[in-house]
Amino acid sequence: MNPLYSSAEIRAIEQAAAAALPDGALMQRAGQAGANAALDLLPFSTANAKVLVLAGPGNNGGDALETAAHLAYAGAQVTILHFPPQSERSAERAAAMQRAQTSDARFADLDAAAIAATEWTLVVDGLFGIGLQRPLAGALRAVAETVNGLKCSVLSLDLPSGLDADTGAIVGPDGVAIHATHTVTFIGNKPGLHTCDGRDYAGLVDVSRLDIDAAHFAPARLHLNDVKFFSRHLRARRHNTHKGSYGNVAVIGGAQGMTGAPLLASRTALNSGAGRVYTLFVEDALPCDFGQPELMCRTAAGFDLEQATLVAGPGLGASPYASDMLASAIASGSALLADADALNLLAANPRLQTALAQRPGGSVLTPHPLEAARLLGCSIAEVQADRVGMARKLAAKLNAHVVLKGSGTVIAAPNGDAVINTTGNPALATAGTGDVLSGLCGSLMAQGWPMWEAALAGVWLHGMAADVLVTEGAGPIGLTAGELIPAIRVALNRMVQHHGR
Ligand SMILES: NC(=O)C1=CN([C@@H]2O[C@H](COP(=O)(O)OP(=O)(O)OC[C@H]3O[C@@H](n4cnc5c(N)ncnc54)[C@H](OP(=O)(O)O)[C@@H]3O)[C@@H](O)[C@H]2O)[C@@H](O)CC1
Ligand SMILES: [K+]
Repeated sequence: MNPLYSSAEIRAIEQAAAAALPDGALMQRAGQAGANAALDLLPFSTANAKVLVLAGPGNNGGDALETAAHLAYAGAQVTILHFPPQSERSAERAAAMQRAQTSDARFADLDAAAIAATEWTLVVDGLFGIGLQRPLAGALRAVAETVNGLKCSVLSLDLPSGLDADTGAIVGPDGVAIHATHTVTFIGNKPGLHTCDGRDYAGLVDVSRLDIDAAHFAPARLHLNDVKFFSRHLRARRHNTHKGSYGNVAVIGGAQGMTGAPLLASRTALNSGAGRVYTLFVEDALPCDFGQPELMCRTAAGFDLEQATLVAGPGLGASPYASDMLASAIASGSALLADADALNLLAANPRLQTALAQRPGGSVLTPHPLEAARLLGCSIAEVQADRVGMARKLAAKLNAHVVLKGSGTVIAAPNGDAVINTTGNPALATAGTGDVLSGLCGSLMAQGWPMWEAALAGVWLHGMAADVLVTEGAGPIGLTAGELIPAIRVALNRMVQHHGR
C-alpha cells in the first residue's frame, strides 16, 4: 500500500535486482519508462514536438540519454544538453551515451538565453536523482532557473533535480530545484516527492518499478496515507443507538481573546459525529455558542476529565492555571490529544513531558513545525529539513502519535511507523484549520477509533474537505477554517457509505 523508500533502500533494491539482470537493464528500463511518460505529454504528431533533454553527469543523466534516444526514434525533435562526468562513471551510462549519439537526437551546448529563446514542447530533467550531493551551482543552476521560467511541461526523471529524495527539502544552502509538472520515479516511490518542497516541485508523480521482482522490496516503514489504513473503523450507524454510543469530547482551551479556537474544535467534533461535546474554558466561559447551541460551554474548573476524550490546547493560553489543567488532563485516564498552546506549555515544562510520555495509553500531538521545533529544542529549519525524521524523533521522545502539519503532513507512531498524507492544499494555510483538525481527530477517538487510525483518517478527511472546497471555487484563496466543518461532515459520511461496515 503506497510504500515509500529512502534513497539507501532504493540503492539496496537496485543492487539486488541488478545482480540478477543483464548489465544496464535497469537504466534501459528507466529510459523506456521516461520516454513513455514523455510521450504521454507530447502531441499525437510527435514530429512537431521539440523536446529538450537535460542529462547530468551521473546515472540520472544516463536515464536521460536513454530517454532521449527513445524519443528521437519515436520521431520527436530532441535536443540534448549534456553535462559530462569528469570521467565516465559506469558502463551502462557509456552505453546510454552511445545510443543517444547514434540516434537522431542533437547534442547542443545551449546557454540559458538559448534555452529561453526556443519554444519547447517538453523539457525532460535528467540532471540529478538520488546522487545529488550539493546545491546546483554555476551553469547547472542557470539551466534550472531558466527551465523554471518556461511555460511548457517539465518531466523529471526519478525526482526533480535539486530536491533531496529523502526529505523533500531543496538541497542548499541557497539551493534551487527544477520545478516539474510531472515526475516519473524509478524502482519505488520516495518521501521527498510528497512532503516539504516535494509537493510543489514534483508535480504529478508516477512510479515505475522497472519490473523489479517483488522479492527485492523489503517491507517499508513509511507509506503514503491511504483509506485502506483506516477504513475498517468506518462503521455505518446502527438504528438502535443513542448519543451515549458515540462518545464525549471535551475541548480544553478558551483563554481571554482566544475563544474562537475551542469553538472551532468543538463544532468540528460535533459535526464529525461525537455524541456530546463540552467546550471547557480556562477563564470565563461563554454562556453558549449561539452558532452551535448543541455545544455545552462550561468552565474547566470542576469538570470531570474522566468522562470525555480530551482535546487540550486550542486557545488555551500560557497561564499557570492553563498549565495545571494540562497537567490534570495528562494525569487523567482519558484519551488525550494535545494541540497548539498545550504543545507550547509542554515544550516549556520537562515534567509535563515526562508525565505525557508515561501515559499508559499514549497520546496524540498535532504540532505545526514551530511547535515541533520547540518540543524538540531545535529550529524550524531543522524540522523542515527532515520532516519524517523529526516527527519520528518526537513520537519516540514523548511516546505519542505525532501529526507534524504542513505540506505533506507526516503522521508518526512511537514505534517508528510513519505515513505522509496526500490530501490537502494551500487553502489550509489559514488561522483555525489546526483547531478543526484537533477537533476532528478527537471526535474519531471519542467514537472508539484507535489513536493511529484516528490521526490518519482525521488528516486525510481534513485535507479532502479542503480539496473539495477548492474544486468548488471556495479556495485556495480565502477559505476559512469554519467552512471546512460541513465539508468534513460530507466527506466522512461519503466515506462511511463507500467503505463502512
Ligand atoms: N542505482 C540505481 O538505483 C538506479 C539508478 N538509476 C538512476 O540513477 C540515479 C542515481 O545515479 P547516481 O548515483 O549516479 O546519482 P545522480 O543523481 O545521477 O548524480 C550523481 C552525479 O552527480 C554529481 N553531483 C552530485 N551533486 C552535484 C552537484 N550539485 N553539481 C554537480 N555534480 C553533482 C556526482 O559527482 P561528484 O562530483 O559528487 O563525484 C555524480 O557524478 C537515480 O536517481 C536514477 O535516476 C536508474 O538508472 C535505475 C537504477
Ligand atoms: K532528475
